[in-house]
Amino acid sequence: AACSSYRLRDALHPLWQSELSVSGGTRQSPINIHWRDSVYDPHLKPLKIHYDPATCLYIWNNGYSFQVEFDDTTDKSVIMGGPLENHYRLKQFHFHWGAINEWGSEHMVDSKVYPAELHLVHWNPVTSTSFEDAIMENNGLVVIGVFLKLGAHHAGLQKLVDALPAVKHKDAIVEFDVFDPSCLMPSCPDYWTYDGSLTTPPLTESVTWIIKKTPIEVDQNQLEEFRMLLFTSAGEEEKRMVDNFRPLQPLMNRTVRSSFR
Ligand SMILES: CNS(=O)(=O)c1c(F)c(F)c(SCCN)c(F)c1F
Ligand SMILES: [Zn+2]
Repeated sequence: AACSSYRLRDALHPLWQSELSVSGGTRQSPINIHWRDSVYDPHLKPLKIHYDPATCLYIWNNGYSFQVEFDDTTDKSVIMGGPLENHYRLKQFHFHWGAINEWGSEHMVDSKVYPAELHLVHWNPVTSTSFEDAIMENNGLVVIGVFLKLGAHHAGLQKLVDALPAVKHKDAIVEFDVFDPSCLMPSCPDYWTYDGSLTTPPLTESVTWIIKKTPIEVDQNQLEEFRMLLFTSAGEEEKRMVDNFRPLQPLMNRTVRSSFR
């Protein structure tokens, strides 16, 4: 109950005050995935991921999360297979997290909340000419969601965590080269997939979601480093960057498919 009331309180967060629900939205994200309502689809292929670490460009604080941007001018870092009809280019990844370990993820599984959620954002270069266009296209984007749970130290994540003090304030940016985000993927291939939206403005209904079933483990210090970031710019009164997740949205007329029995 605390969690749901918290999520309601969270919905009044300035970022979404006016965005509580997109008028007429029929496929909004995030959602609570009811495991036993998901439908196994034997036609779903294994997800194929080919990221080139050399396409990693920089990390920046966009005032809402920290984001790692990639060179998306070629097909060097792409995903394909899974529910996808063609390949999609990696554009950026970012995270959503809570002030404490009891909440932070955007999606839930049978109402279980994780302390954080990783989003790897990809766009369709076959149907769109740019990422900005793809955001407005039906199924222009694919976002892979990976849950983070409290546990062992994540060595791959630490390189990212060590760079966070350099992007403490909104609009800070730091070069970040040679990082392979596939080190943030769980080894288990199982996922759910459903049609949804961005969870930040413009909240467009252009996302094919692929939510990995198995979380990755990170340790307390690594989560605390996320919570040391600021929503605010240098010189402004400091507001810690925490609870940057959107409240749950209604499933409406959607089915969540699973790649596993
Ligand atoms: C999937 N997570 S998200 O929060 O909805 C999200 C962002 F946070 C983003 F920053 C971008 S980049 C373009 C818009 N600002 C995005 F495409 C996106 F989908
Ligand atoms: Zn996100």
